[in-house]
Amino acid sequence: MNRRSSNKAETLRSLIRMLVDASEVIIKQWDAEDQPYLPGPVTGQVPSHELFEARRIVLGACDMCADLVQDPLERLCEISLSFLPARALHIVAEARIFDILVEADPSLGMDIQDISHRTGINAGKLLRVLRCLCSLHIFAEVKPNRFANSSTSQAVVGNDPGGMSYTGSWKLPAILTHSVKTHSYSQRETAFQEAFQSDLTVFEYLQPERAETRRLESQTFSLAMVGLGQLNRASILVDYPFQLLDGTTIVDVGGGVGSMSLELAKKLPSTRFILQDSDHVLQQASTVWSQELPEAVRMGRVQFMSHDFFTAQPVKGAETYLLRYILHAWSDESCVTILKHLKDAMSHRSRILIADHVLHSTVESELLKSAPAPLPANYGVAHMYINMHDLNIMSLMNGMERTPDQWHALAERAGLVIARIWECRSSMCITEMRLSEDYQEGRGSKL
Ligand SMILES: C[S@@+](CC[C@H](N)C(=O)[O-])C[C@H]1O[C@@H](n2cnc3c(N)ncnc32)[C@H](O)[C@@H]1O
Repeated sequence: MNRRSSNKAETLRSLIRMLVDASEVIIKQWDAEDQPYLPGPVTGQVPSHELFEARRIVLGACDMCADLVQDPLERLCEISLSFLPARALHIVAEARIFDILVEADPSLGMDIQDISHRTGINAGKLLRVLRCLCSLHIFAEVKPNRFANSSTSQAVVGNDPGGMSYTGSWKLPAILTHSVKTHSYSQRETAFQEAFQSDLTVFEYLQPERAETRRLESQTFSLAMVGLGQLNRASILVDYPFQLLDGTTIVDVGGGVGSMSLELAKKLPSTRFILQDSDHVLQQASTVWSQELPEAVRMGRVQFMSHDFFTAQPVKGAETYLLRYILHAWSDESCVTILKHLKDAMSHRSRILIADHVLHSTVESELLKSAPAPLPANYGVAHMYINMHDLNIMSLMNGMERTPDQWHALAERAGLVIARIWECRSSMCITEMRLSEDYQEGRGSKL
């Protein structure tokens, strides 16, 4: 269904009305919270349902207005060069300019010569990089040639840079037009291998024993998981009723350093966690847990278990098998294998919780909330982060973010059913799967 009227004026008016209404919801919320006009750094707070909805309407409507009023060729040219702001962001992150600017008085900023001196980047060229980002409100040029952090750049002060996604993606066009590789869903035939001139999958590449120089990247990847987790964790934790799982066992399959389980362990004091991954990841996990939640390690509430999820699941009948950021990395075939091993281990009390993005196209879906018209069903650009993840995971691992229909198809092939897709107030969803025979007979214990 085309949600956009052929009458451009009518569409623009209706978007502006929508913007005014949604903005009032946001302003009311700011007033109630006594918030300053500029949003602060990432707080880990979950927005109210009204605020979350209003935000995505504003984002989607602003961009749709831009599409309506901008010259189409200019818009396409801008999008075709939009890798350059990403590159600029990468450059300033590597040079740690966010951290350098913390030392500046926010109203006076730091002179470009000083920033150049600190980073070794030519002042004239760095000036242009920073100005590109100022136009996107990342940094502020407070006086000519003097820069300060903006509320956006402030949010990443003290963070480490990462770079694999960008490097991998530049070979995606070559892979998609290759007569054979375009049809492959193997993790060994991706843009990543092409760009890194390697036969290794991303996970193999990250194993520290492969090469000393990769140890840093392995740690950066774990940090990225923690960072991504921080971005979404608050909403995942409150938008699924995890409190009802206290006193049970949660198996974190491919749990990495266990950043999601760590948060859950703080919230659910009587729950036992079994963190499964490869040995080298579990070593990092053990260090992280000993620092972050030593009492859980001391009391044996967390167990670190070496396990390959393509083999039989050793923990039988656990209440919950959690997979966060796992299935999106794998082809349908591989996902069915992983899910079947879990299915074989499940009892009628068990559930699989898949914390991943769920892709919503611009067309309506029965299982996901649709945006009010004339916005596209997925709120347009407000959904862009998930589309970006989808292409990123294609570049790196031949993986994919899945639509509700695709999740259903996977569940069915593995002998499971989707009990519910829990939409969280972030870019994440929790897809809950149960044994299909239990569900049909009404035996599956429901939350
Ligand atoms: C994207 S990370 C997600 C980590 C964690 N679930 C999280 O959300 O923080 C994927 C994890 O899967 C693990 N992994 C990859 N292949 C695996 C396998 N065959 N068996 C078990 N873990 C695996 C990786 O080591 C990595 O820690």
